[in-house]
Amino acid sequence: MSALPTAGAAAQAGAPVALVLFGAGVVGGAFLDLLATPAAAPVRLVGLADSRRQLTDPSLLAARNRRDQLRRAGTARDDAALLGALAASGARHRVLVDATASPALAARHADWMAQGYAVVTANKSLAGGALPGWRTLERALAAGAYYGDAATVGAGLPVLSTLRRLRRCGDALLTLEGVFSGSLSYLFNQYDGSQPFSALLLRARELGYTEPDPREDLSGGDVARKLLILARSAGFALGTDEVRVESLVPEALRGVDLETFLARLGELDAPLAERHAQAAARGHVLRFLARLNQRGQAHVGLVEVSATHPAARLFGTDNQFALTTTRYHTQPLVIQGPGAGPEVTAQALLGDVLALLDGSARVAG
Ligand SMILES: NC(=O)C1=CN([C@@H]2O[C@H](COP(=O)(O)OP(=O)(O)OC[C@H]3O[C@@H](n4cnc5c(N)ncnc54)[C@H](OP(=O)(O)O)[C@@H]3O)[C@@H](O)[C@H]2O)C=CC1
Ligand SMILES: N[C@@H](CC=O)C(=O)O
Repeated sequence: MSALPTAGAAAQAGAPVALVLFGAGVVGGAFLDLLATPAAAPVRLVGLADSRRQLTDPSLLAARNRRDQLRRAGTARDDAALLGALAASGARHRVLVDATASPALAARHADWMAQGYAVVTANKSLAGGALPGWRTLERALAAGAYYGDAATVGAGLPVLSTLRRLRRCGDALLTLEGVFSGSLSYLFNQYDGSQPFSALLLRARELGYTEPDPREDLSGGDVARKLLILARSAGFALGTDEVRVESLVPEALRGVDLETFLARLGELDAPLAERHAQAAARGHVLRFLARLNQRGQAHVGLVEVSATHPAARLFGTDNQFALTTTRYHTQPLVIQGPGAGPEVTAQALLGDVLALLDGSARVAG
């Protein structure tokens, strides 16, 4: 494996953006690949961490095989050293990018912003978790902090940005409905009973569409987090207990460790084959929908829809967000497109990092 520096390494010394990346998995790995492209020339990586190791040595971080370097030469995790590398960078914008699913790390976002760092995240645990966490985020934003969250909903589809733009114009969300999970979309767009559901799930996992633990997808938990992020961003201050969630994970597989769950995946097959057959007998298909009504009631679960329903006409990992607002009330405003996958998610992160250069973002310090 090569430890040669990336082509732009020298030019990056004076880069206006310094960045620490948490998470070197599916999304973090794709983000590292993007950092080696010309689009990321203004960005300098000064720290990289997974759950156990970290790198701050510039020569190792400049290598093409940074993930291997992390595995081989990484030192023990020490957040202070990572923040120290950012502080010492001298860069105008100092950014922490969270490409993990760790609630503990997300709980630190507000603290980082209070210290003047920008935060860019694919991790939904703060904005889509317990309401007090959302409140800390609101306070940080009110104080002028920068929080790049495009990757948290629709893997970067312009959903949150559209919602915020509408609100700024005085529009208000009335109802929201759609398919908010790329992995569940992929699964139910493909599933026709001819092959086991568990085989499709393994494929979705290989393709990088699922959460680190796919039960987060199957349980509706990941969709509920996205629904909460959207609802809260629209002004509905919902608690996690206010979303009714229907889980697809059999009771017996909920408490077991990930390895055991994966070994027993076949237990998903019979119940889903039965649901599929019942729907098909009525000429319907199954879709995992999220819904928020005008009274702020939120529901996430598997629904039978007719073949003419908009959600029945999705492909691949398509997400679909239908927003009915005070001004889009005759027909909803619909945003649709791929809603999972390493490349699009990494691009959403990079887009939020580069947006710091647009001028309106707060400068670190
Ligand atoms: N896949 C997709 O399409 C999308 C994913 N996302 C979000 O992206 C995030 C990452 O997903 P994905 O890349 O698939 O997950 P992976 O499991 O592939 O990677 C997670 C990474 O996070 C690291 N990690 C875990 N805890 C910590 C910690 N405390 N400090 C530093 N690093 C840590 C892991 O390290 P280790 O290996 O040591 O455990 C691993 O490198 C999730 O929040 C997911 O919801 C968002 C939109 C789309
Ligand atoms: N696991 C998620 C990935 C994006 O958030 C999904 O399937 O949508």
